Amino acid sequence: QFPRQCVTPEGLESGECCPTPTGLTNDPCGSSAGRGQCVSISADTRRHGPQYPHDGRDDRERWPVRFFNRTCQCNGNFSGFNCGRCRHGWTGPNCDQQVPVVRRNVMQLSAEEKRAFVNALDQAKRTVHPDLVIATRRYAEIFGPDGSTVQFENITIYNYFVWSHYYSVSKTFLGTGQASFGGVDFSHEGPGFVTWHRFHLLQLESDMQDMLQDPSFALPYWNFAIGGSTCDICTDDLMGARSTFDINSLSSNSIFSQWRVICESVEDYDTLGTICNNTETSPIRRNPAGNVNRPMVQRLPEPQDVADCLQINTFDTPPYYSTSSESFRNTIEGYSAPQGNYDPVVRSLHNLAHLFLNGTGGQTHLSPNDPIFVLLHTYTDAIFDEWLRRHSLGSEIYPEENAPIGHNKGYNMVPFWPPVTNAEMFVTAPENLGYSYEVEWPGQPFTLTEIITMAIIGALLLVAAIFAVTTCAVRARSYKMEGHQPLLVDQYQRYDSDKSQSVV
Ligand SMILES: O=C(O)c1cc2cc(O)c(O)cc2[nH]1
Ligand SMILES: [Cu+2]
Repeated sequence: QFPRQCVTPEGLESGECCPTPTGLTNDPCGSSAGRGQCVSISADTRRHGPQYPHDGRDDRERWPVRFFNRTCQCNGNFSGFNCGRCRHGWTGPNCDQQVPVVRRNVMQLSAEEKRAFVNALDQAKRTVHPDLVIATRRYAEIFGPDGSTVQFENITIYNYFVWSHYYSVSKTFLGTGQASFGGVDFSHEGPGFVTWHRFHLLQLESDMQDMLQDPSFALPYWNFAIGGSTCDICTDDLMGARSTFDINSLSSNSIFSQWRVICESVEDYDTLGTICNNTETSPIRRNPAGNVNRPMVQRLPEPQDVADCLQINTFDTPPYYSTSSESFRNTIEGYSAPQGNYDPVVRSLHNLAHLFLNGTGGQTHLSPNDPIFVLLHTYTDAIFDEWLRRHSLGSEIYPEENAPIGHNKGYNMVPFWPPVTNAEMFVTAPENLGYSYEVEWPGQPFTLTEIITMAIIGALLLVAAIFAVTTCAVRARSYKMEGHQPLLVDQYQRYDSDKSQSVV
């Protein structure tokens, strides 16, 4: 959530987080080098929806100004908390060289690419985040019992990905002895669902690019809309097969059977007013299609569900919530039927894929602990990007107010740093965000390559047919001109003579 350099008692008291890029001295945001400047943060002041009635009680309100009110704003292709890195899709000392970041179908990676991806995730699970640290207490207790030991700690790159999701969905603490308030969610059940998860993935991808020193590293995706009850990516070369000893566990041949989850003690956090930290506890649990009490979630979404949701014309509809009808966002999120009509018992698309996993990946406070989360969400993001592309709409259609708290267009998404609004992620990825998807969409029966191949073969067959017809015509004409008997008569004569021979 915040850069290590900023979370000193003095830093927090000043409200300013404008560090100097490495290699420069005393140059906040690298401003003398033209990289960026320290500016004040504007937080969304528009009304939010009625779901959250506790204004003033939660550190995530008007994010991130409870903690900091000044940040770096970077110029051109410079980016990052100190303007010391390049925007996604750019590299070089001046960030002026473009690099392709292409997210591909994980099932279509080569054996070597699969191994590299799995190993990269495992490295991210073990590598401490180079820049960011997490708060382990609410702001009221952030300076510690003695008033000068700030309550932040290191976290690994992958665990930060898990923690940021947990922090965005956690309940509002209202005081010891009081029940925490669960009617908030800064990343689900609202228009921000697609923009929040888009930035969440972008941050993991950037962090992994830096870790691997490979600016073209791209997260793959899982096409979960394949119907049936088989998890095709649950194999030991990808996300881990099922254990032969325990239906809820991963095979010991998978590296992911060694992973331990964070943020499991959610009841403790909610009753004590504490926050999840980097402490790892139990293994990942997963039992695809195994929820016998809920037959609805024993099957994956169908390809047609994706085709249907892409046809919905409206991005989101009042009340911009999990009850919205005819809303593309509520449909891809999975609270509506794939055709857009709201039905409280339905779980479709993204939600259905989560619930199908039946374990760690199906509980919002824990779900990113299962690495399938990454692949499930890249596909969800690909559908969002395809929707934006097909409907050619800009961020003017994103609701500016009355969305649930955290989901208005100008709200800085919780708990990201540097601040980034929902609007900034509501743009087509290839043109604006430095990455793209390679996907074949259902309902589009042939790919461009297939269409071209078929056209070439068709043209060749036509040429061959014309050639054959002309040759025959020319031959027939030359036979006639040379005074031969017609061929048909010849054949009959031969037939008659054969018959007479066989009879004899
Ligand atoms: O019950 C649901 O629809 C449901 C569960 C779940 C878990 C998760 O991590 C999500 O991101 C969404 C979600 N929806
Ligand atoms: Cu999800």
